[in-house]
Amino acid sequence: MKKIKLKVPATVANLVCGFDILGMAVHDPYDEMEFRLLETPEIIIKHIDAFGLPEEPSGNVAGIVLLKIQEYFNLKNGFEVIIRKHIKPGSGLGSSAASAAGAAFGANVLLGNKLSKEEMIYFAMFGEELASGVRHADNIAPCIYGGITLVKSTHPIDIVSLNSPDLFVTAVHPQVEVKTSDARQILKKNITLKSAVEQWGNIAGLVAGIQKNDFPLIGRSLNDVIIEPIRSILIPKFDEIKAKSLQLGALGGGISGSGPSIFMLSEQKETAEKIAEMMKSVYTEIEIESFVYVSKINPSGIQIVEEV
Ligand SMILES: Nc1ncnc2c1ncn2[C@@H]1O[C@H](COP(=O)(O)OP(=O)(O)O)[C@@H](O)[C@H]1O
Ligand SMILES: N[C@@H](CCOP(=O)(O)O)C(=O)O
Repeated sequence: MKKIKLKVPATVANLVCGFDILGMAVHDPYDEMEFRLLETPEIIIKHIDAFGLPEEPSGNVAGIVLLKIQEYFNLKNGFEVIIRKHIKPGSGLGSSAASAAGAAFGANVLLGNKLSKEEMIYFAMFGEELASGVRHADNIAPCIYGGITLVKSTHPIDIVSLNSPDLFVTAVHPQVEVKTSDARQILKKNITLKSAVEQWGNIAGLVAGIQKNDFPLIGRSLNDVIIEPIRSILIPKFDEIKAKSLQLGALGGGISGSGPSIFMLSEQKETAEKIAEMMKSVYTEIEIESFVYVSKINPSGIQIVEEV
């Protein structure tokens, strides 16, 4: 096989309380990536989108992942990758992770499935390091495994696939810039034992709620006493959107990844759609353009849509 096309989903990292360890894939938005195995050792990256991302392989998260794979296997082949990006970079919806995970996944298929999922995570983390300075796996894991994942450890790589509850996800991306690297810089390096204990309760409650399909427990556990109070200051109308979403019937939610996107989980489609309308109108009122997505948890992650 010489050519494949992939559909690579957006991801919501952290799931509010699980900083750097929890993440979930959604159906919408998603990127499209087309891969071709080349007889020559070059890496060619082409973007068919309007984001102006670097096409130099060492400056593009997909390129860096392919360079690492090429080096590891001492390949005489190269890759051409055409990326049609719909997940806006810097959105907090795992735009960099989609390119990184998609690159590891696509190269693996073209090379005859030499890599395990853990090895794909290993290579994809180089892409996240390029984008944010840190090899975090909470976006790339759900992209590759699908559904909701727990990054038990990145060294050694130990990923746990969790249940995928039948829930709707509403996400809003206000057009304000929050770079993951900046949103990490502002975090406190030390936390109190009291807040750590509270956060452990939230994470354990969330994982238990996900595994048991206990929606009220999921709602009670979507609470972050460490990261959200600091990062939410960067997101206009964060408190208002959260409060209004809960009034409209959301189970809970918070910052998606490092922001500025905000996500909410709901049991009913109608609730998710009402929340979407509210989110849009809150930002329209203050003249901030926003993009709103109503989607579901995506249990499959990256999908091959064409193989030639
Ligand atoms: N293929 C790519 N897709 C997305 N971002 C990329 C890509 N290549 C390089 N980047 C860089 O990664 C950064 C975006 O990553 P990040 O801030 O983590 O956004 P997101 O939260 O959407 O993943 C930007 O600086 C962007 O220029
Ligand atoms: N755990 C990371 C997740 C970053 O997600 P992104 O979608 O904003 O890239 C963090 O919170 O920094």
